[in-house]
Amino acid sequence: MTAIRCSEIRKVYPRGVDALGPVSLTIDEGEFVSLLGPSGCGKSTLLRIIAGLERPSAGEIVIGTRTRPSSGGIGFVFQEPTLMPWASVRDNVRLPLRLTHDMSAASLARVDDLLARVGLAEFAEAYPRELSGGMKMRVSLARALVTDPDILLLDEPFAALDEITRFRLNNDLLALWRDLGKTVVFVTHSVFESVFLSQRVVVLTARPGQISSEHRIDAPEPRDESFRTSAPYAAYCREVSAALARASVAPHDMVAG
Ligand SMILES: Nc1ncnc2c1ncn2[C@@H]1O[C@H](COP(=O)(O)OP(=O)(O)OP(=O)(O)O)[C@@H](O)[C@H]1O
Repeated sequence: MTAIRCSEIRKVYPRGVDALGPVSLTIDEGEFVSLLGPSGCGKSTLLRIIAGLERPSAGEIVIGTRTRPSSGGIGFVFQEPTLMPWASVRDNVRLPLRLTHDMSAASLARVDDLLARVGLAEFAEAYPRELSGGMKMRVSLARALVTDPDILLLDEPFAALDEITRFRLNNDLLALWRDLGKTVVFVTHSVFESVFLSQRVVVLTARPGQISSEHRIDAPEPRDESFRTSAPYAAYCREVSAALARASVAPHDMVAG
């Protein structure tokens, strides 16, 4: 089943910035897809359009299918964890439920289940100032999942973290994806991260971003540290890295003739 279908999506911002497209992309239910591309190519714009936070200037986006539109909702994780400093970890995760007036027992139970899944069960009563950057991002992940969305969108969530913390969060995100069966779209600048996490890496050209190439990462699941140090992983990273280099060449960088 299709989870997300983007058809000929374009975005031109009001002051004339031609940011994206045209992009046509179909993502299956339960798939983990990364969007990779040079800075400013429109990755975040595409993610915000999928989330419904931004309207495309042209083209069409369907969440679910035309005959069976998805009503399962979308969770969004931003680069900054953006937690409420005055609220406990549990209350931060509970916020989307408060906003939707969903105080059902099942939803409230999900708060603690998710805190356990992201390794923060013992920090439920802590405040954001007591948490490391990685822990704050874990809270942000739990909050994005608390409404039990079908689709999880992440916009460079781990970019500000040190490498070891980032590796741990990569592993934990993969475990969440495997256990919860969400469709995930992940924006990153990192070839290594995209290859480690994804079933498919979509490489975008420089702005306005268009799809330059797609790479299926056919590594066995579950992926762990042994995959990260394996020869196939290195080979995929070389392949995607070369594709990103090709995609990043702006037209004026090309030598004529
Ligand atoms: N609200 C906005 N108004 C005007 N221009 C915008 C707006 N948001 C983004 N842009 C421009 O659109 C282009 C694409 O931005 P976007 O943030 O989508 O790219 P990106 O690939 O996610 O960038 P990065 O990798 O650096 O985060 C950029 O040139 C940016 O300056």
